[in-house]
Amino acid sequence: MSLSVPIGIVMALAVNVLVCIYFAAIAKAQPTHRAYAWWAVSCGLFSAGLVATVTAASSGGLQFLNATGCLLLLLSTYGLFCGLYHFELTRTSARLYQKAQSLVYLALVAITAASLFGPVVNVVTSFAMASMLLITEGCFYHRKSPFQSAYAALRAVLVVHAFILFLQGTVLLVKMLAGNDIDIATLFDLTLLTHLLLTLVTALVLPILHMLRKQHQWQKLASRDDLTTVNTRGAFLQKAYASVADNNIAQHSLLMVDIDLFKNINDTYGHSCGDEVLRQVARTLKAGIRNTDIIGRMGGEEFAILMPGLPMDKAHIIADRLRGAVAEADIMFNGERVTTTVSIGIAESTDVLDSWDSLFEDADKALYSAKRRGRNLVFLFGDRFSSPPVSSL
Ligand SMILES: Nc1nc2c(ncn2[C@@H]2O[C@H](COP(=O)(O)OP(=O)(O)OP(=O)(O)O)[C@@H](O)[C@H]2O)c(=O)[nH]1
Repeated sequence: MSLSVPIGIVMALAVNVLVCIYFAAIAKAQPTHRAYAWWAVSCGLFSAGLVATVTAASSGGLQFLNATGCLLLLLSTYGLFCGLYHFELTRTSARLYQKAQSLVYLALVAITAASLFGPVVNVVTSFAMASMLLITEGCFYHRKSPFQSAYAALRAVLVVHAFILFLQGTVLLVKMLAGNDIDIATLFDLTLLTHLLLTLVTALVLPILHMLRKQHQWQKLASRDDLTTVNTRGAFLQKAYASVADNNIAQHSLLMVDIDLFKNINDTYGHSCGDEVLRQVARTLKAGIRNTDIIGRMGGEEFAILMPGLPMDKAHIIADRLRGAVAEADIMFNGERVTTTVSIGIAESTDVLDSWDSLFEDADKALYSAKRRGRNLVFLFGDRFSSPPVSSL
């Protein structure tokens, strides 16, 4: 079923004016976020461009008005791009910014020149708008993002609208070259409809995406220890609880890692050196474990590492490797080489019903034994003596 052109136009105009006001209100409330101002401008330009081109067409080809409308429509897609560029601000969008700028200059010249030759201006405008939308779509290319589906929806709408615009340009070109009387009312309806969809999706999805992204960034900041960049105690416990409660993971090993005589490092070399030692030890620990292991700074100079699916004898081998790596690491501070060691206690949980507290306490007891027996040692919970790991992985 085809919409009649006037209804489509009235709907497109009404929606764009409303969305323009909506984005302008958000832009006023969030002046630092320039994307909303650009989108408000884009909707405003589209409305003005639509009025101009439709008025020119219905009054029998006012060329100047039609060309002005075409320029406004093109600028509205550039406004959409600029908004999304400010919204994303990635390396990819920065690269695309140059392309979008070149395209807009080129298209402005081409549309102005084409306006001297009658209907060809509409062909040039359709192609230029479609190209701008395809450049815009590139801004949303993310290989890894927690909001993958929202980005995919936006990209799909942009591509569909670009495709319809290309089709419209091609049909207009054929109509012009062949000189025949193809009825493009349905295609025009389709263009308006896909633009309407784009406007609505932009208005609905982008502010929500913006809010979710902010929330995600705050959560990330709150869950990461400033100094060492590993999980904070709270984030570690949250992830560890979830892993221990997972019925699919048969066992867990928990390593409690504590830097030996750390107070001496602070006292001898100063607090900044102590901080550097903490950073370096965290880096060494992180480098020596798998991605599926969970590491956190529990406070001061103590770290915890949860190894899902790993029995204690295997965890022992890794722990001993970590201990050796820390002891051998060169930590340079103000041109001086600082050395440090860690003591490690390990406990194992094989039953989902084992309480997390007892796993934690057991690993802590093993760590205490390692400290008491001379430091730079790995102790398993339940062992009275530290022993080297028995097998290799
Ligand atoms: N530089 C620095 N020092 C910290 C930080 N957090 C805690 N400390 C210091 O870490 C030291 C811990 O000292 P202790 O608890 O006595 O332990 P230790 O000297 O490592 O001795 P053992 O654990 O028995 O080997 C204290 O002096 C704290 O001030 C930090 O973020 N940066």
